[in-house]
Parts: sequence; C-alpha cells; structure tokens
Amino acid sequence: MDAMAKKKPSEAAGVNRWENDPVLSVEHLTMRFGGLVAVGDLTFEVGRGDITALIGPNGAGKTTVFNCVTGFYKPTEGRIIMRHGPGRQDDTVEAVTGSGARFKKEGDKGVFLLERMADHEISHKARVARTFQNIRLFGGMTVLENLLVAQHNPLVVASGFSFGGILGLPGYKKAEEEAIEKAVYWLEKTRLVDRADDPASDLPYGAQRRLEIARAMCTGPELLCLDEPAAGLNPRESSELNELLKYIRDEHGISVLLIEHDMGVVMEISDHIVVLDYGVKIADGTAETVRSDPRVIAAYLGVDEEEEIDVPEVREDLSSVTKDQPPEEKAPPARKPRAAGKRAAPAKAKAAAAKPAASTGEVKVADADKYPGKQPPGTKKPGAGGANNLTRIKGVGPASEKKLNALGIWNFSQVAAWKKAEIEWVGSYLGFPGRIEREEWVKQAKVLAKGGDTEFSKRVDSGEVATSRPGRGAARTGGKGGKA
Ligand SMILES: Nc1ncnc2c1ncn2[C@@H]1O[C@H](COP(=O)(O)OP(=O)(O)OP(=O)(O)O)[C@@H](O)[C@H]1O
Repeated sequence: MDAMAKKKPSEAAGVNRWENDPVLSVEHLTMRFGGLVAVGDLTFEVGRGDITALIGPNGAGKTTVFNCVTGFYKPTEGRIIMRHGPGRQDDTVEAVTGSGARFKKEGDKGVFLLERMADHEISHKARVARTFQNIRLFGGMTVLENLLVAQHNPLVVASGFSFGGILGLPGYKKAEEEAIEKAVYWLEKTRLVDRADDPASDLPYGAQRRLEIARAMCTGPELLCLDEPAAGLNPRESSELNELLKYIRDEHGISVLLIEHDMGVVMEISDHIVVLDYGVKIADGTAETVRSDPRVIAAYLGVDEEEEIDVPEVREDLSSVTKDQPPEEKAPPARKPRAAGKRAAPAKAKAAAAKPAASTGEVKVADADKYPGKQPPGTKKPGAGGANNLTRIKGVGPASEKKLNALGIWNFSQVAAWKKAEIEWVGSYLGFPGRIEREEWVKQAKVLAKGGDTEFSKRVDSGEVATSRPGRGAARTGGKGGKA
C-alpha cells in the first residue's frame, strides 16, 4: 500500500509526526570545509516511525548531513538530537545540553547529542545504523558472518571481555544463539537465507545492497540511515526494496532516513521529504506538498528564482528529471554560476551543463552519426507503424525518450536489438554509463516488444507513475505505438 495513503494517528490529529514526536532533530547544522559551506544552518526533524527522505541535486549536501548525523564528521556548528522513547523530551534535552554531557539514558528513554559523540557511540549507544553509497561489506566473510560481526558488541559483553566466552560460558552461548537467531531472521526477510554460507563478495549487486540493510538491522537500530539504497537496482529489486523498507517501518517501528535519487522510490514510500539545495533546506513536507513546490522544481531544473516559472510545464519536466533520470541527468542543465563564497558547482553538474537541455523541444544531436547501430541518426519521425511509448521501460523518462527519438530510436524492438556497442554508446550519450545494463533496458524491451508487460510498464499503463506518459500506446508522435 502507498505509504502516503496511510493515515497515521498524528496526521489524523492534523499534526505531523516529525513535529510532535521526532526521533531525530537536526538544529542549525553547519558544516564548512575550509571556505566551502557544504551545509548551512540546516534544521529539520525525522518523525519516529516515519520514512523520511533527504533529497536534492548533486552536491546539495545530503551525504554531508549523513556524515554529521552518524559521527563521521564533526559539524562546524549545530546540535543533533537523537531520542529514545516518545515525545520531544525538551527538559532532558536542555539539561543534557547545559551539563556538557554527551547523553542521558534512563530505562527505555534517552537523549543523545550526536555532535558530541564518537561514531562508535552513535551506533551502539544512540542506536543509529547506516549504509553507504558504496557498499562496504566484509567481502571475504560469509553472508552470515557479516551479520554476526555486526552484533559483536552484545557478544563481547556476554563474553565478559575475557576468554570465558571462548570457553563456552552459558551467558556467551545464549548471546551467540540470539545473535544467530537475529541474523537468520533478517536473512529471511531479505531473501538471503540460501546464500548464508557464501562469501558476501559472491552475491550479485542487488543482494549485497539487501545484505547491507540486514546487517544494519542486526545492530538493533532506532534510526536506520540509508545512503542511496536503490542505486543500481533493477526494477524488480527496487520494488522489493520499497516493500522491505515499509516492513521495517510498519512491523518493527524503526525510523528510516534515506538519501535517494530514485524519485519513484522516494515518492512511493516517504512519509516526509526534506529537500536541500546548495546546503540549505528549500522544502520540507509530505510528498504531495514537496513535489508541487516551485522552489523544488526550480532547484532540479536550474531555473533562476527571480524568473517567472511556468509551474505546470516545469512540473512535467521535473517529473521526468527527478523520477526517471539518473543522478547525472538530475543535475540542472543551465544553473546559474554559484555566487562568490559559495561552493563551486560539482563536477557532475558542470558536465551536465555542457549538455543540451533535454526537456524542451526536439533534441538535435551533434554526434548522432557516430551511433554504432543501424537506426538512422537525426530527428526523423517514426515509420507507419508509429512509435512505442518508450517510457514504459523503467529508467527511460520523457527526457531520455526525446533523446532516443532524436537518434531515430522509436520502438522497443530497436532497444531489444542493442548489443554491447550500442549500450555503451547510448549510455554515454544519455549521460549515465552503466545504467542501461543495471536497469536491464534490453531485457525489458524484449518483453515489451513481444507485447508483454513488466511490473513497471503496468504501473505506467495505469497512470500510477506520474513521470511517464500513461498508456501502452499513443506515443507523442502519433501512431499505434504502445504494442510493438
Ligand atoms: N570531505 C570533504 N572535503 C571537502 N569538501 C567536501 C567534503 N565532503 C563533501 N564536500 C563538498 O560538500 C558539498 C556537498 O557534498 P555532498 O557529498 O554532501 O553532496 P550530496 O548532496 O550528497 O551529493 P551527491 O548527490 O552527488 O552524492 C560538495 O560541494 C562536496 O564537494
């Protein structure tokens, strides 16, 4: 079920959960690297039991925020409050702040000032777990061992910090059994139980991503921080990830904070979205409010704030850029140069700025004649058979579809025929090498070319995916289109 459709008690009362029961409060957070302000005076809250997404263009400061919350960076300024137990606990927060202590814990309740704590304390005492943009597993260890190592603290405590544990004292044995039980539980939930004894490095990419989440869950977190969990997943894996995260929230009551570029994932599962740009917050609210916020639209498309924005038209483009495009394409094509003293445009954004705008008009491709496939280059219209709705392939948003059409690629059968040379060329032409393989465009196109459906194409057809043109047929250029 769509998370947004759920009425939570706090929402029913007209108050958002992140306002009256925040598990995490980030207050006036600033992080400077020399003269560069990566995050500036940022304040936001994460509701207990919510899935909260931190989004924004490349270089907006999202990972820096994660690194401050999880203790990898010491913030230049600001307070980061983690709470165990319900409510804001304002008196305790102020008492801990004034006392100079790092945290106060009483029974199930606790207040932790993360900016004062070391990363290992943040994970073991404040119980904040994280995964990384680049997978960091112990590749040589088995899948099960990775989950047991994650629980080393309870095991070490049970061993009495001595050889007693190794000698098989009952306390250690019990802790060991519990650790294995917990590991098996999360292996089942992440569908990895059959691979328990395989080296982690042998797992395919999507399975390694699930193992990272299982490993984080084995540490018993109150808050799970996920850095781009959907990166590189194929459509099936991406939809399984959504289910897993909803399960973690709904069945275990764990709060989730995620950085994610896949707007399909963000919009489907997030209770709350915080949008950053240039290190500052530009929007904060539900998916509904954020997706129609002109400042968000402008940030993603690089429109000057002072300029008049045609919101409906831009929103359509935003959908294509944010929901179906890779990070590289999300970088604004025509951003203003950064003001002196602010940080420089990230490399990816600079690269994107050199590309032609994909969102308006027909795309002329200077080097289309270098395309290695058989399709005629240029901006020809489709033949009598009409064009397919290429956005039924997950990963091809309207912007990429226009660029494909400009190459003379109109039909699923053409994509289905791509070999290595075409995949590499088109990947680089669209600005995201490697994604075509990862998202299995060719495999999807083969199914669609035969008139079949994929899980994603069904969502497009039902109009559920707001980024794509709905329906099997009637491509923009006319013709029957939908069925190949
Ligand atoms: N350790 C560091 N030293 C210097 N600059 C840094 C450091 N970490 C991040 N930055 C800079 O801070 C800015 C924000 O980077 P950050 O990685 O937080 O952005 P992001 O929103 O996570 O981007 P992306 O979506 O591309 O991962 C960038 O300009 C980056 O170059």
